[in-house]
Amino acid sequence: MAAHVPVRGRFVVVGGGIAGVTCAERLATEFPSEDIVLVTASPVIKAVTNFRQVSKTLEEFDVEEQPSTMLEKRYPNIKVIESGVKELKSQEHKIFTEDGKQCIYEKLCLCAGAKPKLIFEENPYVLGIRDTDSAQVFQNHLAKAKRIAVVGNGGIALELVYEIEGCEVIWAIKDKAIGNTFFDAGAAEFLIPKLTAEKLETAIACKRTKYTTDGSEKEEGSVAAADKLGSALGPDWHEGLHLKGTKEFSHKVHIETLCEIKKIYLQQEFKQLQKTSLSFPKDNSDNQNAHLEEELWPVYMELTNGKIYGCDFIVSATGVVPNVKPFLDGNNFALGEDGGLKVDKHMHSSVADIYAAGDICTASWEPSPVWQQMRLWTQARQMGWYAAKCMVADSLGESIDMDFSFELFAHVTKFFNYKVVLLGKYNAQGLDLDCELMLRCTKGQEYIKVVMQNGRMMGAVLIGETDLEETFENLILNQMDLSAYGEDLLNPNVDIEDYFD
Ligand SMILES: Cc1cc2nc3c(=O)[nH]c(=O)nc-3n(C[C@H](O)[C@H](O)[C@H](O)COP(=O)(O)OP(=O)(O)OC[C@H]3O[C@@H](n4cnc5c(N)ncnc54)[C@H](O)[C@@H]3O)c2cc1C
Ligand SMILES: NC(=O)C1=CN([C@@H]2O[C@H](COP(=O)(O)OP(=O)(O)OC[C@H]3O[C@@H](n4cnc5c(N)ncnc54)[C@H](O)[C@@H]3O)[C@@H](O)[C@H]2O)C=CC1
Repeated sequence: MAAHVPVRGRFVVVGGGIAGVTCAERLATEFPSEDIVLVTASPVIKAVTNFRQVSKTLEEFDVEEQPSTMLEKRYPNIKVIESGVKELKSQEHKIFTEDGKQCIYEKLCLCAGAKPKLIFEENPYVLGIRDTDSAQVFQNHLAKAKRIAVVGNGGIALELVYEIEGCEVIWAIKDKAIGNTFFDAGAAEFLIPKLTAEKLETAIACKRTKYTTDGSEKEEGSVAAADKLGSALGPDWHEGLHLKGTKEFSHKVHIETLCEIKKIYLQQEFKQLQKTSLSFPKDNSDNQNAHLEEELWPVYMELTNGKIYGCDFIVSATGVVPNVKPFLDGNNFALGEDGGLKVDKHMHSSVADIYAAGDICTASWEPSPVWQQMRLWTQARQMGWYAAKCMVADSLGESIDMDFSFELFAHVTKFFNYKVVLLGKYNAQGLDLDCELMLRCTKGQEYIKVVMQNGRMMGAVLIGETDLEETFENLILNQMDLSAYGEDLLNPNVDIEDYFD
């Protein structure tokens, strides 16, 4: 009988990822005498540890997977219910879990994250990577593989192609250059040598060029995805994994640009249709080096450029879809184009008393001119934190200002073993074509790009140990007119910090 007695919580949070846990922790601190209920589908929660505020908006932290009991120990007023939510009745302020529990809330924050948007759903040879389990499955398959295909050109693909050893990788991308969600073609060129076997890099003199952006396309795939419910992995997720195939070489990556997967054949079908496939090209720059291949593979991908390659399996690193499904039925949520729950500047969804944060939500307020949403763990933490603040303020009838972290997009990460800092409209996203890019590049060492508009700095990409992040962060935030400095802005012989600090 006890199982049918509804649990009551003034504040209920759904999701044990970074957004949900941060939100619950903040609520628990604000209301030490209230029970905060955290309902999560996974047996472990994600805790943010070693938080460091690197500059005004840049932050770094580690992410630890912990049993939910540790969270309850740290915050005795957090009560974790380990079960997936299967239904929400917003009129009744009630959620229902897979294991038959009910929970009544005053204010609810949905932080159920997202899942991989796989290109071909339900094909056993197409894998997505999201949580610890899927990463483990991937590692097990890789350990037996001689060749894999990676599809997609964002964060996961970039990390994978660099980390995988002892296995041929055919990397199929829709774009002209690698890493389209983070870089332009110039940065891609800077990074490419890291993918080749020889890692000899000679520093060359600094070059600076000026050119105008041609604007970048952003296409969206259409397919929905699998039914995984674990939390997303955090940075350095691959460090504990042994990402090695069966062979003894390090990197062997062949990139097929400007193409998508048209069709996938399993071995039997491939043979029946008497199709032919290509061998692994010897030289990336010369596609003519691929020859017809005799060897049979478990799966084949036919690309839109007509080429067919066989491989052991395909990784679909093609973005994510927000986990909104269990919450939609009977509730009038406004959804963003990317399928997320639309939230206003107080992280409030379109349904009364329901907030959302992290990968599940679509930021629908008028953003600062130098901020955009990206589904990143930094934003999941900031949103979870801010959503809790908003829930508290609403509950107490107080007003609240937008959190400072949404003033400027700031992300620090690592690609191909380089430190990468992205600030503001780092790829000139949404800016008019009159914006101007300034570039400084020392091969193998650093790549600096700033995006300027009307003499103001709007964004920057900093690859390598440039030490410029704080100065540029300030310049973007204060929107100072920098026209007078012209190209000195990136002159390596001019200490620009002296100008501005
Ligand atoms: C491989 C990989 C590498 C990444 N690397 C980086 C990186 O280097 N830097 C970076 O900034 N970002 C990175 N990200 C992105 C980042 O991990 C996510 O943006 C972030 O973790 C999202 O947090 P979240 O709390 O919104 O969602 P999630 O972490 O997805 O958590 C969602 C939670 O909700 C629970 N849940 C789901 N459905 C239900 C339900 N119906 N009922 C109850 N609970 C439910 C899940 O069990 C989970 O606990 C990476 C992502 C991946 C997949
Ligand atoms: N270091 C970091 O900051 C990292 C961040 N992440 C985050 O984790 C999440 C998941 O990562 P990704 O899956 O890499 O997503 P992503 O959004 O970064 O990239 C998706 C890529 O897939 C491409 N794509 C979409 N549909 C396609 C299709 N049908 N065919 C071919 N290509 C297609 C897109 O053009 C894009 O290049 C993202 O939110 C990402 O930002 C992941 C890894 C590292």
